Amino acid sequence: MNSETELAPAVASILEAARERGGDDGGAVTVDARSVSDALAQADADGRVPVIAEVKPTSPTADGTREDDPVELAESMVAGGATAISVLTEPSHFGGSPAALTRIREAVDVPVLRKDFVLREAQLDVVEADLLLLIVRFVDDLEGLIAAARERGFQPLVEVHDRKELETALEAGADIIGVNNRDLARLEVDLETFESVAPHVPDDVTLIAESGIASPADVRRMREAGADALLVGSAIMDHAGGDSDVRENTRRLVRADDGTDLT
Ligand SMILES: O=C(O)c1ccccc1NCC(=O)[C@H](O)[C@H](O)COP(=O)(O)O
Repeated sequence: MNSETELAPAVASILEAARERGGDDGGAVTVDARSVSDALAQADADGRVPVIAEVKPTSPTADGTREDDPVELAESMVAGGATAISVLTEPSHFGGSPAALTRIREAVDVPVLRKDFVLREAQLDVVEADLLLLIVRFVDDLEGLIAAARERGFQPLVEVHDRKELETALEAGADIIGVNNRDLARLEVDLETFESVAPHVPDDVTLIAESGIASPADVRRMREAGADALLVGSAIMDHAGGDSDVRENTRRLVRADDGTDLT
């Protein structure tokens, strides 16, 4: 663990739960991954903003819980133009599950990201996914975990929050990097986080803006700052909206490059 100082209580609780969760004793998984770079190129060719839409039943900052079938949510997101799907598999704070990810991956043909708090190698073997999140702040041996993930076929998405963590990610060999606009100390989101880190990311790295992207104007702002793709959960799930239309919520962001602010 790089730092346990200044963590929001909810994040400390997430970490404690992650430490207690085991891996899978069925041996290492092998993934025949769907290429994220191919999916991004296809979105560009189609004129879609590359949105990674997140199936996120709830979260410590959500205004409620969505009980919808995760497969139906994911299919609606793809119908709305999502380039990839992110699935929270963390059970106790986000209402996710590895089983939901497996069902989603069988149902859609876009790359699927496993969004969880993976701390050690055995936890890689819980479920097959195309992309796998590793959070710099929470991982001790980042280089080792990136290598272990790649050996299994995963494309590791390495999450950073500032320039120091970016350096750590680059030194460890990350080639897909997410800059999280959510501060894990206060759980506040600030899009300036991405804007301050993005100029220091080499051009050959796939760069993803994560969290707090709520409107077409936010999408354009992150794209102008250099985002190759955007990871969006809350604005698409619209937890407070109950049965809000995730297809339309996705489409609104996917079309955001045309300058029409539909909010
Ligand atoms: O979303 C939370 O409340 C949260 C709280 C504590 C740690 C992590 C959290 N979120 C994880 C994520 O990275 C987001 O789900 C993802 O980036 C999408 O963010 P958003 O579009 O703001 O829902």
